[in-house]
Amino acid sequence: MPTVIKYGGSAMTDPEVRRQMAQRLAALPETVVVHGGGPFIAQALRDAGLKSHFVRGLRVTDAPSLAVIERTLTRLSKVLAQEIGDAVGLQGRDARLLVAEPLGAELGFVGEVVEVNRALLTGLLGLGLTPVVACLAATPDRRGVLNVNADSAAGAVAGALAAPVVFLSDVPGVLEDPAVPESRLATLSARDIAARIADGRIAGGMIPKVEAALGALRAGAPVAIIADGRVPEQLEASLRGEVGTRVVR
Ligand SMILES: Nc1ncnc2c1ncn2[C@@H]1O[C@H](COP(=O)(O)OP(=O)(O)O)[C@@H](O)[C@H]1O
Ligand SMILES: CC(=O)N[C@@H](CCC(=O)OP(=O)(O)O)C(=O)O
Repeated sequence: MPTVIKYGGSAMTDPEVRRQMAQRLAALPETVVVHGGGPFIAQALRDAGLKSHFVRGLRVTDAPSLAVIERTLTRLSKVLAQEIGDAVGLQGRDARLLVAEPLGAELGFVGEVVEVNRALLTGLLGLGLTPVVACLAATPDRRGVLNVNADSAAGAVAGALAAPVVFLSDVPGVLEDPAVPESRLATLSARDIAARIADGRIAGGMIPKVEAALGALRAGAPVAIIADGRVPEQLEASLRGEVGTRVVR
């Protein structure tokens, strides 16, 4: 069974972490990498003189920003794939790999994945190649592209493949108190998640992550884990659920 690994955010910006992570990803059997690149997008938007803001952890994306984001993520998928080695960098728009529905005018060109080209992913895995998928998706009519939160894209891919998923982040897992790295929660239920989002103990970028974990489980993923992507030597332990936070329904 393949494993889906969501890679992104701060875990991707340190060159040494990234080098070691690429080596470890290359050594794993049957892995699909779904990636974001928030910090790279932020820099590219700044360079282009574009501002953006977030609603419920999602970047409100207008047409000029979408063009910059598509360029940035498409290139990043190629670079990551080259770093990993026997890997192919794709973005969701390629061969209808991911198809998304827009989430509403308030968010602009932002979507939620409704269809995954499983045959393409399993075909590449069958050839011994690691698909490295940037979190963009085709519009249902195939003509356009939508920006998708990378956690949500990874959750959708894991659901479609009925595969375990590990979300790598810049924290040791979901924390009781985000200011205290030692306060990691080993497991977290759907009920607990709802309560913690409601009272603010889970906030910001952690919201799409826990929601994507629950979405993946509901769609058929057997396991969903949120773990630390800054510690490449823990990757295998994260896959075994020995570190990080295991989300359960
Ligand atoms: N309860 C929590 N536990 C851990 N992190 C939390 C929590 N609530 C909010 N956060 C924030 O969520 C961030 C992770 O989300 P984000 O930065 O979007 O991750 P990534 O870029 O790795 O996808 C953490 O760095 C932390 O600031
Ligand atoms: C709609 C939306 O918010 N898209 C994200 C896609 C990248 C992402 O999610 O990257 P990280 O995982 O590195 O945060 C964005 O534009 O930042």
